Amino acid sequence: MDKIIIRGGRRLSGNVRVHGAKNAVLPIIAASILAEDGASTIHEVPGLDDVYAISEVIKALNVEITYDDQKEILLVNAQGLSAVEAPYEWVRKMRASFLVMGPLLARKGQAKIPLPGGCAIGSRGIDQHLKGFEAMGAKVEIGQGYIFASVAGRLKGTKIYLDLPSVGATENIMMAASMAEGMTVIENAAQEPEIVDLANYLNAMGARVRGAGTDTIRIEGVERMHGAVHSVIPDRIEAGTFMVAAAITRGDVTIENAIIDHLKPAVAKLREMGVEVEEVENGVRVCCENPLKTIDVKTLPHPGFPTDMQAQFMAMMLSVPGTSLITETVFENRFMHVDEFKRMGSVIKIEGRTSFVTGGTRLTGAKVKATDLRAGAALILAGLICEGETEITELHHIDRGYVRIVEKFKALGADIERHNTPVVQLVKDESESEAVVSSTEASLA
Ligand SMILES: CC(=O)N[C@H]1[C@@H](OP(=O)(O)OP(=O)(O)OC[C@H]2O[C@@H](n3ccc(=O)[nH]c3=O)[C@H](O)[C@@H]2O)O[C@H](CO)[C@@H](O)[C@@H]1O
Ligand SMILES: C=C(OP(=O)(O)O)C(=O)O
Repeated sequence: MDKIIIRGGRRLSGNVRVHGAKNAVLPIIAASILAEDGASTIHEVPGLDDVYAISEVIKALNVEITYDDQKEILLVNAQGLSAVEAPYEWVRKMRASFLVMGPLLARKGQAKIPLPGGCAIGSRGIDQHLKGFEAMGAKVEIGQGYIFASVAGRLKGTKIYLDLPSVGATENIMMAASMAEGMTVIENAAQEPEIVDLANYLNAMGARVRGAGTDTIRIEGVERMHGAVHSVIPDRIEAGTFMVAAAITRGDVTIENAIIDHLKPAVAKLREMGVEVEEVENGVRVCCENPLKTIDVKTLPHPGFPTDMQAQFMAMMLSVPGTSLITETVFENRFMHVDEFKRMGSVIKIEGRTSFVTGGTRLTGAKVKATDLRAGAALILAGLICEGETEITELHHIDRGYVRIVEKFKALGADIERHNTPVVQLVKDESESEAVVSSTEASLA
């Protein structure tokens, strides 16, 4: 079993550089299949498990894709796009694979995608995506675990009001509309920086998208799109995670490549606690020397406080004496880290969608598991201030969204290491009994 071991008590200092954003690169890779002419060159592509997963989905559509993990450059040539079915084994691993539906419908007039289903943090509906495609003239059928969408001729531009500003629905509809006939207007659109990054990429590919970053996006459809060169924006959630790491250890860390404008809600809340945050030439510096104050946080769609920073801020609250509150409004089940924090001795009470976090209590290292991606990051943060040793398992969640996280924390002075166990291989002998071939444990970091 892979695990991260942390011995708490070190103050972090130094510089760390954040990678390209997971939530920007996934729709950008999906959008690449819109290009009938030329190839795309995408820079600042993080070597994440999610990037590998969506690349496998694209490959199954007969798109050429190559990744240079040293240079972090991805080349996508979608001229040969021929298949329209996304493979179950990859969509099952990563919900964002559903983002190929919009581009497939626009370019091939049909798409067959396994239902992405719910996941640990909530039910995660796709009704707004489907509502958008139907409004544009697509016929959508659901059966045998698949969604099949098709349109005779081109999709038609129209006005679509989203019931909620869904990030994925805004992206999927934007991509579909880029090659639809006429003008599409998305109202109550999501406004996240990743939406703006996708719009910039689509425009570089020949699309005409205006208004991304506001709640109304206008897309005038074009007949053909081509490959483009693009650099993915820095990951604001990874940046926010390291900002909390600096604050929770009362350290002094410069997060290079972070864009402070993308981090406004997290910066505001850290400052409200008494943490010093300043914009520096190449990023953001966070230092913390004074006693901190409790805060209340409510997650909301951008520009509100991001749900993807909620667990990390709960870890932060554990370090501040008094009671802080977190209300989670975006996902209905995103407090699974609370039970893990409790193993460390924390005092947290959940009432409906609100957690009451009593900070300043003694925290001790424990065996805990990452229940989702950001919960995993939050456990590392809490481990940094626990007495003794914390052991975190279920690391596949963390690997979806953080590149070399252990090495980055180590470089800042954390006492942290990762132990990887080679996959235990089960083979069947002639009598059909299963035998364990390998289970040796190796230490990597
Ligand atoms: C790959 C990616 O970019 N993931 C991010 C994206 O996820 P994702 O795009 O899945 O998030 P959405 O904004 O779509 O979902 C937000 C809420 O809306 C609901 N909903 C959404 C669509 C729909 O058709 N119907 C519906 O009811 C969801 O169940 C959820 O409760 O935005 C989330 C909210 O900031 C982030 O936590 C994720 O990290
Ligand atoms: C919830 C997240 O991602 P995804 O939508 O890919 O599950 C996340 O990045 O925290």
